[in-house]
Amino acid sequence: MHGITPKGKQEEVMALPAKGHIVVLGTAGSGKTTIALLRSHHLANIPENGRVLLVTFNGALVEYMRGISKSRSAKLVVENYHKFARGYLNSRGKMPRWNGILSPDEKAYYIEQAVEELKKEHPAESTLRRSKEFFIDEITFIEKFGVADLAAYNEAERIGRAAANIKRENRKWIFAVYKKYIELREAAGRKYDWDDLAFYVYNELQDDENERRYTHIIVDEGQDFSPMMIKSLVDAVADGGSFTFFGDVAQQIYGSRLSWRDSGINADKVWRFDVNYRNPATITAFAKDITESEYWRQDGDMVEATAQIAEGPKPILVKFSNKPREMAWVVERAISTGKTSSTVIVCRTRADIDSFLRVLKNKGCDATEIDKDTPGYAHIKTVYLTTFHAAKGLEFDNVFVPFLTDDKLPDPDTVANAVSEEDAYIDEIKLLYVATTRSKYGLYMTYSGTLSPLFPEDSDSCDFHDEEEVE
Ligand SMILES: Nc1ncnc2c1ncn2[C@@H]1O[C@H](COP(=O)(O)OP(=O)(O)OP(=O)(O)O)[C@@H](O)[C@H]1O
Repeated sequence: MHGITPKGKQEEVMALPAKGHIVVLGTAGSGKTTIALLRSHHLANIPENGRVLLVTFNGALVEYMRGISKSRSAKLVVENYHKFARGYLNSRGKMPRWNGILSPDEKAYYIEQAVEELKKEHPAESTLRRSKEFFIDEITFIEKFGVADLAAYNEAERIGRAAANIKRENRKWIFAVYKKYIELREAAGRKYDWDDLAFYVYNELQDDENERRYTHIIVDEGQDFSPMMIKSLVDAVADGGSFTFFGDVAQQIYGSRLSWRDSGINADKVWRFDVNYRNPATITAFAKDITESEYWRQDGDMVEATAQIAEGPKPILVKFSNKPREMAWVVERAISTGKTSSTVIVCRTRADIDSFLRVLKNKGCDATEIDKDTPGYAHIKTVYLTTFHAAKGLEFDNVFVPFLTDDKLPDPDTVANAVSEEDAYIDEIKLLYVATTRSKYGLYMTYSGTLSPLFPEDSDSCDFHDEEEVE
């Protein structure tokens, strides 16, 4: 973080009084994480200020933030939402010691059981014959939105939902499944799942008369927080304190598609960071082509870059005749750029990461897998491996995105588990956007087989090559 001087709107946000609610939307690489960190340190260093919480979505980004912060402050806590939620519920004696939170598979199991029980009671009801995915998706919506009762559910607008056009008169059945699910899991001694933890945090805060722990709460990557997560954080701020939200709707990759605007944030003005300090103009142009795909869902909150600082080559897409050749090229190139720069290979699945790890090892390269225990990595010259999801918020000099084929992107499991194919495509194309905008210099994409439908194949901002042209 040394040597960064906030500029333009960044400087204006740094200077805002720490009171009330502040919203900053920004394009990729516009300094959201940087300003979130600088402002957190600034607030924590003011002697009369109370504690500051900087909260983000995934553990990898928490470690990254800790890595790039050169200073420490006893008054600043950096953690992800789930750690905050578990810690808070624990402090209130509401977190069981063991197995408090259902895994997604366990949640699916109890929802299926709930549907089966209701079917026995109401065998003629057709709504109960809808798919398991449908119920999981809808119950997750109820949880993330914090829908308290059937009346509120009937009122709740469904945002960005293509397939779940549920008639109002049938919503009572879905709500009944939700209620039954809660009943079954409670009977099994289980209190929460990952999607409704925030709902319980929020409810607990309503009854909590103790002084709030944090005076200032700052959220980075806020686009992936559910409305209930934001609501609970807004409520967790001490009287007279501040809540600041940083986000980029173009990078919303956890499938919630719910807006921060439904989260109880009350800001007079929305700040828009539109200078991209990370990506060269060549990459920004390519990323823009991704957003013009038929699968991209436009959103008025998206901020487009109006200026870039960095320079770099045009991205390339290379077609190979088979996968071993593709992997050999990616590995050789990544090892080569990894000697002088930070280099990452971004994969859709962990299985693909493992395949690359093996090939890299055979070539004598001990690549580092990025997870929540890998701090400050992006500044080290070496080869990293990560998933699309864990790459969010990070940056590297060179980014390789292999396996851009129709059987890998969109991920078939994600498509199979989605309510509709369209929903899955809308989420998966954002992964491509996130991965490509991680690069400070080079972007190398490859495939063998049929190109992914999510790739903007008419893009003028990418050079297309066959394998013999790059060997
Ligand atoms: N004022 C500035 N001067 C110089 N460099 C800056 C400035 N602001 C940000 N940067 C640099 O730009 C890069 C991107 O910043 P940062 O990661 O904070 O962006 P972001 O908006 O959080 O991006 P994303 O949402 O894509 O993860 C970093 O390398 C950061 O150091």
